[in-house]
Amino acid sequence: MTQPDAQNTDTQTRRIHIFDTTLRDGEQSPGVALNHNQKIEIAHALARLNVDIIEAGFPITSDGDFECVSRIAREVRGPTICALARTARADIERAAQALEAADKSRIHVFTSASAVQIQYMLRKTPEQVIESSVKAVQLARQFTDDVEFSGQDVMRADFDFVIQLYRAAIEAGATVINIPDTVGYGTPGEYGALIARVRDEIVMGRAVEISTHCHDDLGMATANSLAAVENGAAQIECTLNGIGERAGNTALEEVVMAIHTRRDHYRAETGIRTRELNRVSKLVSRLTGMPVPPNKAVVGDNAFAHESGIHQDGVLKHKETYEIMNAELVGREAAVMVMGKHSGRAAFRKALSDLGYDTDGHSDRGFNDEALNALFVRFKELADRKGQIYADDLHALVGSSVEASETFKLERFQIAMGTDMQPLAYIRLQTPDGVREATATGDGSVEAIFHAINNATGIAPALEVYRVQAVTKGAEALGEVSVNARYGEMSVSGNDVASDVVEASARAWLRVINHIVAGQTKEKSAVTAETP
Ligand SMILES: CC(=O)SCCNC(=O)CCNC(=O)[C@H](O)C(C)(C)COP(=O)(O)OP(=O)(O)OC[C@H]1O[C@@H](n2cnc3c(N)ncnc32)[C@H](O)[C@@H]1OP(=O)(O)O
Ligand SMILES: CC(C)C(=O)C(=O)O
Repeated sequence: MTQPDAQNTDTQTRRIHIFDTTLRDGEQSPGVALNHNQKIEIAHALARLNVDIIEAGFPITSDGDFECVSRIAREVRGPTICALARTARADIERAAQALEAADKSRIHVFTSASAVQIQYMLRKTPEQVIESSVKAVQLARQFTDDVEFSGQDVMRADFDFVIQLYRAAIEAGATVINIPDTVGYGTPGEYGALIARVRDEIVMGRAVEISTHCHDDLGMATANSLAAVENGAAQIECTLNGIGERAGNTALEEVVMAIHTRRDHYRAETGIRTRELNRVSKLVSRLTGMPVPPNKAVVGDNAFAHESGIHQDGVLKHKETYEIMNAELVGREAAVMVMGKHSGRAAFRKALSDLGYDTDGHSDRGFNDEALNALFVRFKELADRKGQIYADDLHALVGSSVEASETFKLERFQIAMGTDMQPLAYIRLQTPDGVREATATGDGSVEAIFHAINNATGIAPALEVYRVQAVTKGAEALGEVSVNARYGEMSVSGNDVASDVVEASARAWLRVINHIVAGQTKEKSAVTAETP
């Protein structure tokens, strides 16, 4: 049998059951409606993830839901298959019918525990709620030995009534008692204390499992579920990516990795094959159309990414400086370095080296410290304007840095243009003999800047080919400009990249001019050398 990836071998640990309700409460996310094939695909993925229970649906809802639960019960092996039912006879009978083909089945009967729901929604008295719950659990037990009972909205209920209700459910035959904080109202302290009270006053060592079911309305679902574990809960109800009604349910990946990462604290384990987490998360996100926020714990794109120089330097030296769990353990790529304006030299050097560049200056075309520093300055300028820097950006940056000596260096430029004026360009260049400035007009902004450069350098090549293309993706993409020009007998080309095409054009044109100057210097020295 395949072992869970994050299994704990400590004999003192308790086994926490993972009850996945992605297909039932998760599908109650506004805007989400999964078809049968999608549900079956998710159910198989949940079985591979090794969840203990799959809540496959609420069969009374529709013939479609009934058929889907039946199919999952027929096809999916491994986890217990569970179906939801109100306390109504028809719901329970329909759930039982849908589960007929399952290897292991559970009926989950629910009622309401809070006064506000009992009075206004069910329009019953508390006594009637207890009575219908007892009958419902007894009926469900006629179909299966595994019956779960829930009283919605316990955290806004009278706790004495909660105890009374659950005691009656256990006496009627409930084997799992689920304590739902349906509207995400409880705090970890309060919820943990209620679970402890249920454990001490009514479970009292009986073979009845306490379960937690939390919603994230105040962002406390994971904390509340874990508080329940600390106080005796042995089952956590949760969904992949935390999807579900309103703000969602407890996120499966969060509780599983919290229990594993802090096993010193919880002294517990789950059976989840954690290496499947990322894959299943992506599947659920794709099929439900609910994107995972980049900063989402465990499965978000940024969960194992480092952007700031100090963190990157730390992680490169020793991963644990900024990582509390292994990315590989949840099926992710190890420590991703995101290159941007907060990155430092250590990460920049590593990124170039990962792309195959010699950053130790061993080869002819390698970067020594000085060259690397110069490139790093350009990288920072680019990152300031562009934000994130991708591999293609780095290639382009390196490509544009491989250059002959620069006689003219761009210091700054400005363009004034509008619908009713001819573009006017101003350029300021650095040269070994000092600064040169010039202005010029042109038919377009690029032509104006070329003319200004010509005026400043005193060299005016004839443009033959001008090409521009996006190197990377997005509105901030780098543009690569290539120019071919003729100067007397010389045919010269130049190219450059920048997130602004006018700047890339100016830099490419300056390369052309620097090549021309370098060529003239070579010719002159050749003439001088030949002169006796
Ligand atoms: C916290 C949760 O997530 S609970 C699960 C919520 N999920 C869903 O509701 C999704 C599926 N639901 C549905 O398809 C429909 O609501 C159905 C098929 C269940 C019921 O549809 P309808 O018969 O049209 O009733 P409707 O949805 O308008 O109202 C719900 C009824 O269930 C009753 N009810 C609610 N909870 C329970 C309960 N636990 N036990 C018994 N009856 C209940 C309500 O009092 C109301 O009864 P009423 O019509 O006599 O006033
Ligand atoms: C059916 C119950 C457990 C539920 O979904 C809730 O209370 O949120």
